[in-house]
Parts: sequence; structure tokens; C-alpha cells
Amino acid sequence: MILVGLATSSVAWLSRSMVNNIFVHGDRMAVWAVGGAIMLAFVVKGVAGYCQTVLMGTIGCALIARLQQVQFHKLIRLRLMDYTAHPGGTVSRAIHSARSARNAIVLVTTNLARDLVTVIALLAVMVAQDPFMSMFAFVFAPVIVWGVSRVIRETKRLTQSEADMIAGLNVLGVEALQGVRVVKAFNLEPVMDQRINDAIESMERRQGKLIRVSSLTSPMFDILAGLIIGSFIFYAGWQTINYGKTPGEFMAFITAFLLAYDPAKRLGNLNVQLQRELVGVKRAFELIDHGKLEVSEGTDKLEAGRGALSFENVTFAYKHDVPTIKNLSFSAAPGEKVAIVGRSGAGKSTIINLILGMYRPSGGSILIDDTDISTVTLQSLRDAVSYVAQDTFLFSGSIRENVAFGQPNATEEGIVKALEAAQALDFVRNLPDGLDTDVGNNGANLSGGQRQRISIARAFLKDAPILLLDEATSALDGDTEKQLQAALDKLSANKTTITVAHRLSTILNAQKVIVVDAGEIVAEGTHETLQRESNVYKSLFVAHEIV
Ligand SMILES: Nc1ncnc2c1ncn2[C@@H]1O[C@H](COP(=O)(O)OP(=O)(O)OP(=O)(O)O)[C@@H](O)[C@H]1O
Repeated sequence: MILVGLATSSVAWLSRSMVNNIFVHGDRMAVWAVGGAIMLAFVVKGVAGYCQTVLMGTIGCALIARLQQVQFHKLIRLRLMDYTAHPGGTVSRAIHSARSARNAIVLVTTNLARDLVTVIALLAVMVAQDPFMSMFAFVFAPVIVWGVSRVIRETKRLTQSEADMIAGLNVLGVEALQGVRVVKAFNLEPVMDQRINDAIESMERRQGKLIRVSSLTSPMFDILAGLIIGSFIFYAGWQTINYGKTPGEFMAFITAFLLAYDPAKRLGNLNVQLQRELVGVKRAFELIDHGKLEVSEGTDKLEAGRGALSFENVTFAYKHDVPTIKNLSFSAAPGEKVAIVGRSGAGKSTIINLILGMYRPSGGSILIDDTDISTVTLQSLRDAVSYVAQDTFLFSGSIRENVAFGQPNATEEGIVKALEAAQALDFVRNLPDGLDTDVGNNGANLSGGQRQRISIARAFLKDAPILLLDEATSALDGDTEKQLQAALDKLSANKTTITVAHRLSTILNAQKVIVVDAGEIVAEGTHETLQRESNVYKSLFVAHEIV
């Protein structure tokens, strides 16, 4: 930037020699010297300008990339309770805020540095030419500062809400496309149109207002500059006519003022633009600086043995005053199968989440092989536990990747064995690309039952001593159900298994059934004893919670 500035100003400086030495004095040497120097100045300007653009561009891209990486690194490690309900919005924020940081850096380095230096130099020229008239110009400065700061304040507010609207729109768009089956099945296209159109229109109105407000600095500068220049002319004319001052004295001053005017105006605008970008940067750093990471309470490594699990008077509340789990105690011996049943909202999934260390109990303790899980690292805890969720999640990628995720040492043989045990090998072999078949976005290329068996294969490969199963409430067709059940039976053999159960077959397989109601254990036993003794248990069949 300095080279570009020097090269540009040297052309202006050389023009003096050109006029005086070549045109006035007819100096032959000066023709070559000045002509060559001007050529050199343009070459320097071109090369330096190119280097500056490439360097700033590269720095800008690196800045975006690093900031996005830092944000996603943090996002994926936040505490579960800190995730927003709208991941689409969070992702769009992370991507946009990184771009804002790049824009802010480019504005500061390229524009601020260049224009500020120019304005300061020209102000010095003005003061040297006529201190009195300079003071005259400075009188107007507070008016500009006040006006620009008002514009900045309003621009910041509008940019903030514009960013919220963009994130909101992103959520609506992602939601509509993710739920496209429901949208079509319920003829929801007009409703989606309406929701998205409303969001787009209010964003359009907000952006219109933003343009009207943020462009105000330009007319403010123009009007004030007109007032100042007009006043100069009154003053200069009066001085020249009455006191015989030379016009040249004023000319130099006004030239300096006019030259300073454009960069000063750009600086005013730059501040407004910069503040807009800083709104985005602030969002990125809110996450980076204030997002609370999920940290292990304990530092020991859990040495899971045979996988005994027990809850001792565990209490937990999502919100401070309303406990979801109350004083809950139960135990599962190594290899034992425990089924947890209860009405919807009773707290069954919460129990699973507590074992996984997603949330911490506010009272009591959870023990694995006699070690309190609050004393161990989350990583070692999760290494000891396999989890097969109700809502099977597959990552985009191949079947092989989905089975072996997080197991870098997995062998081909191990993956095939896991698929076989999960009753998935036959269908995988029949797919055109076998193990390398792309499962699509969240497994869209596979059926529900196939997806579940892939996720069971994942748990097989992990081979942890404790198995957590969250059974789907929805009934599967007979064949799929049988295959799935066979896969799960095999998976749970010799493992301590805690199942949130909705199927009678699972309950009959379990050695112990726990009935949870409103976060408490209200009955415990086998299917036969519970059928005789527990009204809550009996009501679960009536409500089709158990099928
Ligand atoms: N993240 C959360 N924040 C606040 N409250 C929650 C959260 N997750 C669950 N809850 C509440 O905790 C209670 C227990 O929920 P949980 O998901 O454990 O029930 P559940 O027995 O598994 O129900 P279902 O069989 O319908 O899945 C419910 O009242 C629910 O509204």
C-alpha cells in the first residue's frame, strides 16, 4: 500500500518537472529521465498493487477458514443444554460472521490506512496555509462526528436484526427442505411459501431501511462541505477585495480541502461499513469466548470392567426448580438386561442421557463398575458405553464409514462381522456399491429398518460393555421387526443392557423391568409381577406405550 501510494504521488510530483524542465526549458535529458521515471512509477504501482491485492485476498481467505474452523470446533463441543433449537441458524451465523471478519480486516487495512494518512497529510497542508480558515473548517467537525455516530448506532441496530432475520430465514429454508415429505404429504407448499415469503419480505424491508440509514453519511458530508466551501468564498472574497490578499494563498488552501474531502467522506462511510461488519465479528466471538464447552468433571480414565451399572438416589432437573428425575435408584448387574418403561415424558430418555454424561445429576451418583462417573473423563465414559438411538442418525458418506466412524483401527473383517451380526450384511452386499454405497443425507438412500441395522452394526464394532437402547415407539413391519430384534438380541448378549422399551418382546427378554413415572421408580419386577401389582404398568398397554 505504501509503494502504491508513493508511486501514485510520485507521478504528481514528476508532473512538475515535466512542465518546468521539458515544456518550459526544453531540457533533452529531462525527456528521458522524466519519461523513464513515470514508466517505472506505473510498473511499481502495478506490481505492488497486484501483490497487495493477492496478499490481502489470501489473508482474508485464511482468516475466514480459521475462524470457521474455530467456531465449528467450539460448536460441536458445547454443552448439550446450550444448543439452540435451530442448528441451521447457528451454522449460517458461523459462516457469515467469518466473512464479516474478513471484510472488517480488509476495510481497516486497505481503506482506513490509506485514507487516514491522506486526510492527516492534507489537514497539515491546510493548517500550514491558513490556520484561521482551518479552524473554521474544524468548527464543523463535531457536527459531522455527531451525525456519523448517530448513523452508526442505528446501522448497528439494524444490522443486528438483519443478521437475526438471515439466520431465521436459513432455519425456515432448511426446515422446509428437510421436512419436504411432510410438506408434500400434507399439501403444505402454500403454507411454506407464506412463511418463507413473509420472512423474505420483512428482511427486504429491513435491508431497505438499512440502506436508507447507512447511506446518510454521504449527503451529510456533501451538504456540510458545500456550507464550508461557500463560507470560504465569502471570507476569501471579502479579504481579497478589502485587504488585498492574493488569490493564490486561498487557492492552495481550497485545493487541500477539496483533496481531503473525498478521503474524509470515505472514512465516514468506512466507519459505518466497519460497524456493520463488526456486528458479525461480535457474533463469532460471542460463541468463541462465551460458549461453554462440555467439560469432564473428573480427570480419571474409566477402567470399565464387566459393566455393572447403578443409580444411587439420582436427582436431575433441566430447569432449576422442576426436577425431572427424583431420587432414582436402581442397579444392573454385569450382563443383565434392564427394561425401562413409562408414559411419554416420564423421564426415560433423560436416564439414558444421564448415563451418557450429557447432563450431570444435581444429586446422587451414577456408578459404573463401582466408579462414580462424575470422577472420570467424558471420553472414557463414552468409550465404555454403546448407544443405539431411537432416531437413527447416519452421516453422509459410505456404509463402511458409517459403521467405522470413530474407530480408526477398524479392519475390513471387523466391519463385515459387525454388519453380519447386525443382520445387515445381506442387504449391503446386494447394493450396487456394497460397503461403499453412499447412504445419502442422513441415510436417505436406505430404508428405516436398514438405517437402524447400520447403527446397530456401529455399536457392534464399538463393543463396549454397557449398551443403551432407545427403542422406537413406531411399529415396524413383521420381517423388519424380526431382523431388528435378532440383531439387538445378538448385540446385547453378554452386555449390560438398558433399554427404553416399547415392545413386549423386549420386556419379556429383560431380567428386570423398571416402571418410571414422573421421574420416579414406581414399580420394579418382571412382566408377570408388574401386571399383577402395578396400575401404571397396566395403563401403558392401554395407552399403547407398550405394543
Ligand atoms: N432438553 C430439555 N429441556 C427441558 N426439558 C426437557 C428436555 N428434554 C426433556 N425434557 C422434559 O423432561 C421430561 C422427561 O423427558 P424424557 O425425554 O426423558 O421423557 P421420555 O420418558 O423419554 O418420553 P418419551 O417416551 O415421550 O420419549 C419431559 O417432561 C420433557 O418435557
